[in-house]
Amino acid sequence: MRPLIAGNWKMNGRLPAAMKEFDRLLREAGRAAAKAKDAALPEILVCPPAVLLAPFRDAIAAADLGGVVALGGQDCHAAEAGAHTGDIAAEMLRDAGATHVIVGHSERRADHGEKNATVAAKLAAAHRAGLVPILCVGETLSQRDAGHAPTAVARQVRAALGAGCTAANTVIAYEPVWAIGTGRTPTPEDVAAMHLAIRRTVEKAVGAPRMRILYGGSVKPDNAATLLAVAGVNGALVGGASLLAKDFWGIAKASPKPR
Ligand SMILES: O=C[C@H](O)COP(=O)(O)O
Repeated sequence: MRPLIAGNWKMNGRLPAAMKEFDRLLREAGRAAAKAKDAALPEILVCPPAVLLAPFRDAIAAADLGGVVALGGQDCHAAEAGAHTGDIAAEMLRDAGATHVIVGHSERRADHGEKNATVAAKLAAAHRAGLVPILCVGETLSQRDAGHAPTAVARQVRAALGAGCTAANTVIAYEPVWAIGTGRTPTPEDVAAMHLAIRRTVEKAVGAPRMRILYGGSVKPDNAATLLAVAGVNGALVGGASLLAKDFWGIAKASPKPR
């Protein structure tokens, strides 16, 4: 399976600096693609703030990279249109060049009170629009300390996945909340155990044991090789380190060859 290395820029990136950094990433990707066969590279996805999707799409087209770098949204509304001030429909993300969208990120759950039912509706909206949702799940520190991490995460997975979710149209990102932006990461053994628990839950829920499961939370160039080599880890969802092309590409280069 080809690893997926996804960058979540969160609320970062102002013009023109964002354009410059994205162009740097395209140059790195272009150089690598020229050397390697496509299948030897990980899939690269950048999820910038929604207002940057269209300019980034145009930059990709101008670079003529043939799909080496794809774009995703960071969130979508469950409805296709309507009176939802400030929200963005999955279809609009698609119009702007996205192929993926993150749903259920812990920052959305915490800052916007998103519950599992809302996340499930957003995931379904992504499919309706033809986007691949990246469903984020992860336990809090108190859940981990209480030994409830696997059950907490399994509940989030079960609540969001539904009929029609397949390994081809859905991705999961396991992001322990306490590891996001903190510089702390779980041990490789803990990551392997959580990914296995998630995979079993996915298999029971929708019968898709080969669904990609990414790891997210303080992934950096210097720990990427270790985290990405863990059994059951099919890529990474990267926050802070995705903002600099040099670091993000360093992570992409650390991903194991497709197996
Ligand atoms: O979506 C990305 C995650 O929240 C990870 O963020 P981080 O790499 O800054 O810890």
